[in-house]
Amino acid sequence: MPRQPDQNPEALQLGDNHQRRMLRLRRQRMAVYSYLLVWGATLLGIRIGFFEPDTPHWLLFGATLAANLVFFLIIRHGISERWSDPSLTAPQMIVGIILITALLHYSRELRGAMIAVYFMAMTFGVFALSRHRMILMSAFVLLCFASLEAWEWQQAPQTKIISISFGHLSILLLGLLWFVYVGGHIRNLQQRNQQQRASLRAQQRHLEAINLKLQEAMAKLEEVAIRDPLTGLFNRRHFTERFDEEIARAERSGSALHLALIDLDHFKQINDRHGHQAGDMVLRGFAETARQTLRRSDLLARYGGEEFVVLFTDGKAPDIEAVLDRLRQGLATTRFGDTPGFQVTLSAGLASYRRGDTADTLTQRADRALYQAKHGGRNQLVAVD
Ligand SMILES: Nc1nc2c(ncn2[C@@H]2O[C@H](COP(=O)(O)OP(=O)(O)OP(=O)(O)O)[C@@H](O)[C@H]2O)c(=O)[nH]1
Repeated sequence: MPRQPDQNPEALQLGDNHQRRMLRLRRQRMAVYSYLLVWGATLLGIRIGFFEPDTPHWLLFGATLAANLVFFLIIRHGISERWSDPSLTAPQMIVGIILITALLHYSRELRGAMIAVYFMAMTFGVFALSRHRMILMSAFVLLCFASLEAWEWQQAPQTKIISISFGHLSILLLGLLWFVYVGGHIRNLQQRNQQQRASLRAQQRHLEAINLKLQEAMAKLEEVAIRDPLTGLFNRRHFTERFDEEIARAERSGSALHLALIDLDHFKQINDRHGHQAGDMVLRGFAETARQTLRRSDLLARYGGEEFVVLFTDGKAPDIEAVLDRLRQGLATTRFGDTPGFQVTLSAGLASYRRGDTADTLTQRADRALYQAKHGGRNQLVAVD
């Protein structure tokens, strides 16, 4: 069964938005885990003497994690949805870069290696920031690092070696350039992938809509194929199929089955006197009266011309005779238009299923009963066994 269109565009949109927000929160969690990792490494670094013993790690990481908690709440409550950067990637990276710069100040011989931690922060921008923003972020990293170096030169020039400072800055610059270049490629690939997925989703929705229309058209077609266009009753072909099934069922289970053939009396005269359209109106009127009189389980069909057929799949013959008589009276008292004396009657022949009957033999008996009704003066029902 194809999916029903419970996926209206608004629901899909809401689902997409929810998924995107979840992704943002996941990225944010990744950032927090990264900070915890760096915090652990810093503590180890302090213990083994790679960092100054007075490194204010509680203050630095505490402040960073507090800032992340604020970011988390902003994303969680959808406040950032209205902003151009709902993931808050740039502010989060800025906080990370400031933390790393502060940590670098307390690093000793490890400074060269610690520069790599900047790239950890830059990784978060690869999937979320445009190349232009990545360049700006790289410039911010360079500015932070250069400012730190300059400040340290000013504070304690005796501890600094110009070639090392210059070397660190150059390595950082090269690494950032590489990041901007490769990151741009990765982002392009990611964007292409997203576009392809969006286009596939749109195609899928389109196909689902077409499929639904096709199913509706098929259902209509099936309905048209089994209905008589004038009266809306089942047509002869459909009746014949169902009749064969019901004969087989009666043969199997011995259940009751009665067949009535109904013919409108002097219908030719109606056409001749009142016109073909009036004739059509009478056929429709009969169908309506029959629908109202019979049960839904009774199989009513237009057999051809002004001849109709009803297959009763349960009930006793006397009850069915009573129903048919009600139908006869109902039609006789129906007014068709304003023409005085425009009355329509019917004759009907009823036959009951006997063991060994086929569709043909049962029809022949009902037909003989109808013949008797016509010759008995019309406007009557004749029932045979
Ligand atoms: N208006 C209309 N007439 C139809 C339709 N189908 C058949 N007829 C007409 O129904 C008439 C049937 O006439 P007959 O078979 O002679 O039967 P009758 O006049 O009803 O006479 P009895 O059955 O002997 O009472 C014919 O004139 C057909 O043209 C239809 O869909 N619309």
